Amino acid sequence: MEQGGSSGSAAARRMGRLASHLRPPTSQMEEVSILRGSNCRAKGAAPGFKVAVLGASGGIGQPLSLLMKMNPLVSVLHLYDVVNTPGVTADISHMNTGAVVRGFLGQPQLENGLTGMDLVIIPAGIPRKPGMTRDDLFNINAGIVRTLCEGIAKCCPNAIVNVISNPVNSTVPIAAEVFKKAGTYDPKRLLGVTTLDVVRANTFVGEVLGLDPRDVNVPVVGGHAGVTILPLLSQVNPPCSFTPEEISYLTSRIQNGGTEVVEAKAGAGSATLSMAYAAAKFADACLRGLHGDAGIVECSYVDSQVTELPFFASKVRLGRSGIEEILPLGPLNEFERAGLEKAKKELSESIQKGVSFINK
Ligand SMILES: NC(=O)c1ccc[n+]([C@@H]2O[C@H](COP(=O)([O-])OP(=O)(O)OC[C@H]3O[C@@H](n4cnc5c(N)ncnc54)[C@H](O)[C@@H]3O)[C@@H](O)[C@H]2O)c1
Ligand SMILES: O=C(O)C[C@H](O)C(=O)O
Repeated sequence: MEQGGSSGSAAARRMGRLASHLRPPTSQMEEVSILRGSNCRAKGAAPGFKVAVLGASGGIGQPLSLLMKMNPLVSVLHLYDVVNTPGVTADISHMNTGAVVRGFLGQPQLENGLTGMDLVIIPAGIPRKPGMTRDDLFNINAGIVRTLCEGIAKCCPNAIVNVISNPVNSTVPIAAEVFKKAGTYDPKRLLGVTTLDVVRANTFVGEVLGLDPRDVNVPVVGGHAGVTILPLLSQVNPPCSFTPEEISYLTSRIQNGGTEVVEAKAGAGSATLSMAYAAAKFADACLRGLHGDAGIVECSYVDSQVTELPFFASKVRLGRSGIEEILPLGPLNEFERAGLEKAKKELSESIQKGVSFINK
C-alpha cells in the first residue's frame, strides 16, 4: 500500500506538473521551469551555446529561429521581438531537438532575453518594397539597431553579434559606435552578415558553369548594397574562366539579387527564406569557431584594414574569439579594381552616415 501510495504521489506530482504545463503560461520562463532539471538545457542535450534572435517573429526571424533550433551546437535559444514571440516560441519549442527555447516580448523583456548570450543575431527591422534602396530603410532601422545594441552592451557585452538588418553598410558602423560609447567594443565580435551574397554568387556561377552550387565558392567583398557588392569572379573555386558577357551578367545578377526578390515579392517584403538559410549558415560558422574548430573562413562585413575604409567585407577566419584573421583581398583584375573603386565611394558615405547617426 505504501508503495502504491508513494508511486501514487509521484504520479500526482507528474499530473500536477502536466496540469501546470497545460495552463497558459504567464511567461515562457514559467513554462520552462516545470521541466525536470533543465534550467539551462534540454534533457539529453549536449552542452552548447546560448543564442538570441532579435526580430524572431519576422520573415527572416521565424525560419532562422527554426534553423537555429536544429543546430546541435545550440543549447539555449532566446527569441525576442516586439510582436508575436509567444506563438513563435510555442511552435518552435515543440521541435524535438536539443535547444531549450524561450520567448521574450517587447522592450521590457529585452534584457532578460539577452543576458548570458554567446551569439546574438539581429534580423529586426523593416524590409524593402519595390522601388526602394536599402538606404531608404535607414531612418527606421538605425534606431532599432541602436536600441538592440545598447541592450547587448549592457547584458551580454562579450557576445558575438551578427547584424542582418539593412542597410548593413550603415547598421554595422552604428552597432560599433554604440559599443564604443558603452566601452564594450570588440571589433572581433561584430560581424555584418553578407553570406546571402556568397550564397547567390555560388548559385548563379554554378548555373553558368553547370556545377553543383555546393561545390562552388565565390568570394564576395565590399559591402551589402548595389555596387558595393563586389564578386571576385577571378578567384572562384574551382578555378575557372568566364567570357566578358558572363562576367557582366554574373556581376549584375549578384549585385541585384536582393532587388530581384523584392520585385518578385511585389510589395510583400524582401528575401526571407534564402536569407534565413544564409544567416543560419553564417551563425553556424561563428559557433563552430567559438567551439574551436579550425579553418573556418567566411565573407563578412567587419571593422577592417584591408582598404582605407573602416569597414569592409572580405574573407575572415573565425575562431574562439570571433574574427581571428582578416584575409587579404588577393589579386584583382582590372574589372574588379574598377568595381572596388565604385564600391569604396558608396561605402564611405554609408559608413559615415551610420557613425554620424550615433554621434550627432
Ligand atoms: N543582410 C542581408 O543580407 C539581408 C537579407 C534580407 C533582409 N535583410 C534585412 O533584414 C531585416 C528584416 O527583414 P524581414 O524580411 O525579416 O522583415 P520583417 O518585417 O518580416 O521582420 C522584421 C521583424 O523585426 C521586428 N522588429 C521591429 N522592430 C523591432 C525592435 N525594436 N526589436 C525587435 N524586433 C523588432 C518586427 O516585429 C518583425 O517581426 C530588413 O531590414 C531587411 O532589409 C537583410
Ligand atoms: O534586398 C534587400 O532589401 C534584402 C537583402 O539585403 C537582400 O540582399 O536580399
